[in-house]
Amino acid sequence: MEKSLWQHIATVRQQSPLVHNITNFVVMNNTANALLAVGASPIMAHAHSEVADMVSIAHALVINIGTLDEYWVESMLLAAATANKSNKPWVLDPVGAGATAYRDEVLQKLLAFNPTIIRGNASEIMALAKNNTVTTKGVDSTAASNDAISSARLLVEKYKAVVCISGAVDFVVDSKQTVSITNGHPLMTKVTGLGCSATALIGAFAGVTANKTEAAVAAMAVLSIAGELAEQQSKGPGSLQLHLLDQLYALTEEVFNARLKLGITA
Ligand SMILES: Nc1ncnc2c1ncn2[C@@H]1O[C@H](COP(=O)(O)OP(=O)(O)OP(=O)(O)O)[C@@H](O)[C@H]1O
Ligand SMILES: Cc1ncsc1CCO
Ligand SMILES: [Mg+2]
Repeated sequence: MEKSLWQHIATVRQQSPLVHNITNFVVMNNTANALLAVGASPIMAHAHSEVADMVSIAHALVINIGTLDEYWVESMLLAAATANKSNKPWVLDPVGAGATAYRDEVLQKLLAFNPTIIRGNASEIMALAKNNTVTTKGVDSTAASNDAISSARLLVEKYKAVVCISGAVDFVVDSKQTVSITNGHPLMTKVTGLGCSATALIGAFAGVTANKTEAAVAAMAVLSIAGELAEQQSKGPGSLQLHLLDQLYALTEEVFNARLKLGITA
């Protein structure tokens, strides 16, 4: 796997996949910029009259429930149904899962359309798997990512999806293996929506890569490595956000492979 990750990054830059996002108001701008910086082509669209058409021309769909409301939820269900019917890869970001009954109800409806990949922080993945030992605090995790591995395995089994848990260590779980990526920097949690950017990047990689586990690993690795490099140039969250886009754009194969801290267990 380690050898093919840079190839996926090169493919995204070369093919510039169209990534259709139905995402939240907070992160629309930074996720579009993150997608552009890795070489993908973002489009944000949620009108009921166009979502099905948009899904059919996109290489991948990303659904993020961060600032959900009744109109947008219908858009998400229409888009997910279209992706499911046409075998288009789609990625679910269950922002704030477990925080409110409405979020959980909407997530159950979305899960029925079998997301290809699910990416959340530990609290969100545990809530999605109905692990009631976790307390949730809005959009930030109250648990460590390794606490959510058994929950991720349950979701993999139940929905036949690849599941990614982000945090100090990122984990990508499928039916055969658990891959860990130990890159990134804690300052990344002080910029809103870097998890949402991770999910959007997973969409870009899933749009050009048949192996969806590798797509998720490549996306988490590129974001985390760009994040740790950006931190070295930053005085705080404001400049981190700025430098992160530059690092995503300028990352080279040599630096990527030298920094990558990957672990694979059966
Ligand atoms: N303590 C940490 N050390 C290193 N990297 C981290 C740490 N916490 C988060 N990251 C990195 O930050 C990125 C975003 O993950 P995070 O788990 O913070 O997402 P999130 O909680 O869903 O965020 P948001 O909801 O704001 O989008 C990931 O690439 C992850 O590797
Ligand atoms: C802060 C916030 N609130 C809803 S979505 C979002 C962005 C990070 O998930
Ligand atoms: Mg999140």
